[in-house]
Amino acid sequence: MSHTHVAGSIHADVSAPAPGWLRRPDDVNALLPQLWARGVTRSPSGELEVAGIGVTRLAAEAGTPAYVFDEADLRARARAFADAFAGWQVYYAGKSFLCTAVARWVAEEGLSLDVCTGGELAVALRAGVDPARIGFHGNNKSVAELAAALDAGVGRIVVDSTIELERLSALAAERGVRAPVLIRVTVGVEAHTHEYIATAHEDQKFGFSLVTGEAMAAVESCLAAPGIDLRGIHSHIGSQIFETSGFEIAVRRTVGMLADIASRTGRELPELDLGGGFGIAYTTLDDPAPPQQLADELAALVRAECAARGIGVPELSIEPGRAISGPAAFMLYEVGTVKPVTLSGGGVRTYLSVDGGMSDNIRTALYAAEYSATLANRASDAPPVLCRVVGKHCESGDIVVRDEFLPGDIVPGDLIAVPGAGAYARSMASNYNHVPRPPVIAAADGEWRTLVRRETVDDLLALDVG
Ligand SMILES: Cc1ncc(COP(=O)(O)O)c(C=O)c1O
Ligand SMILES: N[C@@H](CCCC[NH3+])C(=O)O
Repeated sequence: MSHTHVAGSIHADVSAPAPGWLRRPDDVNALLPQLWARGVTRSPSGELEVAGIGVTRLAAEAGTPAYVFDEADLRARARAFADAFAGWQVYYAGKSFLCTAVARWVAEEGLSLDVCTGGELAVALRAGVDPARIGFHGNNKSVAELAAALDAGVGRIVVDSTIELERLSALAAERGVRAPVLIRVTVGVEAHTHEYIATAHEDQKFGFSLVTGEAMAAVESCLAAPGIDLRGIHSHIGSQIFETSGFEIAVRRTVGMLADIASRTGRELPELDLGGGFGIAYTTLDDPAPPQQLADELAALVRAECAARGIGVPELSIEPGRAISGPAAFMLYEVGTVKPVTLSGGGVRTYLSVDGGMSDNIRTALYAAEYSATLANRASDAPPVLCRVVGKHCESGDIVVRDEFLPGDIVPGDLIAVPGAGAYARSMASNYNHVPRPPVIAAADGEWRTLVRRETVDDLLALDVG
């Protein structure tokens, strides 16, 4: 498709056709509740606020771009999972976003913590999280990482390969301990999500296949290994999932496996983890289930399956990440340029370039993820036009929000907020094009503070020692 640039103002009536799912909003200033942290509102003057603080002040004091968390919202989401899944262990998946403060918040709200590298483990320990409440994941944990996990006394290690089992058993035996282990199994589910974030189908790197018998062989290796205390099995079918059908199959197959283990060995393994993956709203299309509904459905599935297979209900756990951290933060950007681009197929798409992009949120480029955006520093009564919010990187795929209707009077210096930026944005951020990573700030009760400071060019230069 060839594009030509036209100078001048934006005309609402010449927008390119929007994708079928995107509706032109009746009120372009309205905030859809499921997209935003609960402390985010528009002030009477039309400015976006979080926990009572206007974004203009945040931009002036913290700079842009910035990840802006609503502390009370993140805590409430963590607490809602803890309450709904009472009697289960709820491990917050730190890969979605982890820093010392957030590790503390989720622990204070009653959650355990899932880490998947030595780096995440270090943050958890620095935050003072009880090691017994830490679970350690990863498909290629190094010997040093396994040793660090054992030395810290983590509550469980989720093992992903035979080589890891051998390493872990040897390390534990050297220390005179037995490592508490879950076996990660893949249940053969094609989860309805992007290929790169589905994790239970056959041809991918995670886990032991339950379908081919590799999982049962791993169980037998564990039972024979002197340094391994096999506690149970673990399944994670993928991420950003809305349908329960994938979980149904996962429950049926994992409980079936526990029953098979019991009949082969005479031992009922005490633990079953069903992973994370609960979807959140990024656009008006997404309609996530509340934690209580997830808890009721999963508990009923497990109970029914255990009864059918004649085993007791094991100790259950889950690992939600995105559903806790995702909606709790928005990304705050400043608009640098506004470029209406005339499409040869007809209409104009307005490109709003912001002061960040794929280095602070790779999800749009990596998974074709959809996001929403709003004009944040003011309300506007200009007619909405179809916009694409893009970054400042040297890539045409450097897109933050592929399609959104935004007011047609946006100018450089305006602020744009993108909700759903709490998960897998800062945690997957890079320094592409030597762009320093933005800070993570948190607002609570009319005050804000920095959780993770902004990187500086000096930080980047300091690494360059050649
Ligand atoms: C093993 C495991 N547990 C939990 C999660 C958390 O997933 P989500 O953030 O979608 O809840 C992931 C990431 O997909 C994962 O790989
Ligand atoms: N990083 C992914 C989720 C996969 C996480 C780990 N299994 C995302 O942004 O959606």
